[in-house]
Amino acid sequence: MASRSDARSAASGPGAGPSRVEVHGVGVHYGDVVALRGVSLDARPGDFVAITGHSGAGKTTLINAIAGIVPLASGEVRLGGQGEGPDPSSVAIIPQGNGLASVLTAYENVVAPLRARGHSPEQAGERATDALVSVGLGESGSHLVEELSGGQQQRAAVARGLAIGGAVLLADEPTSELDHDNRERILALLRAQADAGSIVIMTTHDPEAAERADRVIELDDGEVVDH
Ligand SMILES: Nc1ncnc2c1ncn2[C@@H]1O[C@H](COP(=O)(O)OP(=O)(O)OP(=O)(O)O)[C@@H](O)[C@H]1O
Repeated sequence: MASRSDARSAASGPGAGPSRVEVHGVGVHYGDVVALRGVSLDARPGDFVAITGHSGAGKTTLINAIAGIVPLASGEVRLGGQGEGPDPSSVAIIPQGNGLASVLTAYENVVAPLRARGHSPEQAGERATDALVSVGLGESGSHLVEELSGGQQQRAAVARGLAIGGAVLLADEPTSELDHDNRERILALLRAQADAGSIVIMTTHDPEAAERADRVIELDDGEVVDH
């Protein structure tokens, strides 16, 4: 079995991924609303980090700042010391509200980003099937997303993020719709992804889910709470 240090040095996805996520003094504003102020965090391969905080504290904004999909008012996000901002192909995001195309099947939703990242149809199909089976949707992959329950849709979104196998996996409330057993299943998969060498950053309202991470960063009104 690979040791944690082996996992930390392993490439975890197609292409070279970042070896580190560094967030330095990040501020994000939406007009007059200051969503993040001076937020910093540092994560390395093998890290499973939970971001907690009350509704509106800035959790989703931090995920989106790391993903490079909201402009920064101050500070910087560096992936692997590139200094040029995130390499989109190395970052997978499981967005709040799942982000799936409802008129495609679960399988098609999982395959699409794999094809976009250069996997062959066969590779993409295998990875998608494996990921759907891992989240307990082996039988439901051929169903349209709109035919799935909220919890099944959430698990399909997790499968899509896991299948990418990127160096960084950003998961925004990935267990919010799940029953106990499915929550445990998904948390174990996220843990395994980190142990395989990815950096996994998850937001959650659920203290029990946060406990499963290596490190918890609590936000309050856009700032990291010091404990
Ligand atoms: N597009 C936007 N335009 C204006 N304000 C926004 C926008 N998105 C978020 N905000 C505000 O930014 C702050 C942080 O929001 P964010 O969604 O990051 O919080 P959160 O901690 O993820 O909340 P929740 O747990 O409810 O998802 C809140 O005050 C929110 O109202």
